[in-house]
Amino acid sequence: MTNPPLPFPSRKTDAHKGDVGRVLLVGGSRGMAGSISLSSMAALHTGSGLVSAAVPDRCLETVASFHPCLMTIPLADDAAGHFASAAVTEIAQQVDAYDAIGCGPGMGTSDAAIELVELLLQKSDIARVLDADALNALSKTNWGHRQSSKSGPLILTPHPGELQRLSGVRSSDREQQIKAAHRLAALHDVVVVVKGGPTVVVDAERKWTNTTGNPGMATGGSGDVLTGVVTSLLGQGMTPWDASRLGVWLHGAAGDRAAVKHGQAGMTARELLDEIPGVMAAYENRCI
Ligand SMILES: NC(=O)C1=CN([C@@H]2O[C@H](COP(=O)(O)OP(=O)(O)OC[C@H]3O[C@@H](n4cnc5c(N)ncnc54)[C@H](OP(=O)(O)O)[C@@H]3O)[C@@H](O)[C@H]2O)[C@@H](O)CC1
Ligand SMILES: Nc1ncnc2c1ncn2[C@@H]1O[C@H](COP(=O)(O)OP(=O)(O)O)[C@@H](O)[C@H]1O
Ligand SMILES: [Mg+2]
Repeated sequence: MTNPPLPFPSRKTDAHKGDVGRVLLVGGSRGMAGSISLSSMAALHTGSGLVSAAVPDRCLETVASFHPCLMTIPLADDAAGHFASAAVTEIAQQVDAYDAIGCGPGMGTSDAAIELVELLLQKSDIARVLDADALNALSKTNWGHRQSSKSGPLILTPHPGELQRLSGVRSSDREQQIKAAHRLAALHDVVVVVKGGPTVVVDAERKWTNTTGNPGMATGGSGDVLTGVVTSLLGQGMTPWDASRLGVWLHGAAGDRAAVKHGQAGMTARELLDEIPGVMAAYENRCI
């Protein structure tokens, strides 16, 4: 396996849980409680000291039952089990308490989801990751064509289908998609993780290509795990550029270990998640 592109964050001898990142994952809906649970568990296993999941009220017990170390925040939901508009006011009062926020997996693209994403876009002093339905919600706004802006620390993690919705460039045209990602990165001063085999991380000028990962990761939920990994690294104080590269490398390396143990066809996002600690332990306190 190749070495990580940079060292993992180290902990001071007297570190307490508040020093290593309070992170919040926002998403989920009835029928998609697993997605935000995978993101939240990934954040726990990547080293965040405190992880909370803000989910539609009716999903709370399901999400909470996945991991005893996870805290859950119930938000207002509608009859279909998606966020209702009151959820936006509820979460607005809480977001400032976190070092990093990941949003989108399983969330749907209701009007409330769009409002929630608009709220997070304005929170330029908090490090944020937008994935899945947060990106699909963004595609329903004119964000990709707005005046250029300084977004603060913000990472987008689209798969090619999501990037097509955001940019209009076909998912089959990898080269033009990466150019579109550079354009979005330059317009709003963000980092874009263009997922795939291999994943490419871009900002306005730079491009980094990942060296880990395998087609066994083409299984529902692997991207949700990445959201939690990158959010966790952001919450531990890394810059968006570094958190994206290290997170993508770690996620692929965990996928590679899962494929060795379970085979590419047999592995799921759950096994990928389970391999994250082993990869990190192998590099703990090692100078690269
Ligand atoms: N356990 C759970 O709760 C899970 C919940 N999940 C949640 O489900 C929600 C929907 O998310 P999603 O990604 O499944 O669907 P969507 O956004 O419609 O994208 C698919 C479209 O994009 C296209 N496409 C082209 N290239 C592609 C590529 N390389 N990789 C992927 N797609 C590619 C693709 O083309 P096609 O396959 O038709 O060729 C198709 O048109 C979201 O909230 C997510 O978080 C999932 O995370 C799974 C586990
Ligand atoms: N063939 C592949 N080679 C390497 N990585 C892959 C491959 N297929 C998928 N992946 C990785 O798996 C993840 C899939 O993300 P995504 O499509 O958002 O999944 P989901 O939404 O189901 O969680 C991405 O990180 C992507 O890079
Ligand atoms: Mg996804």
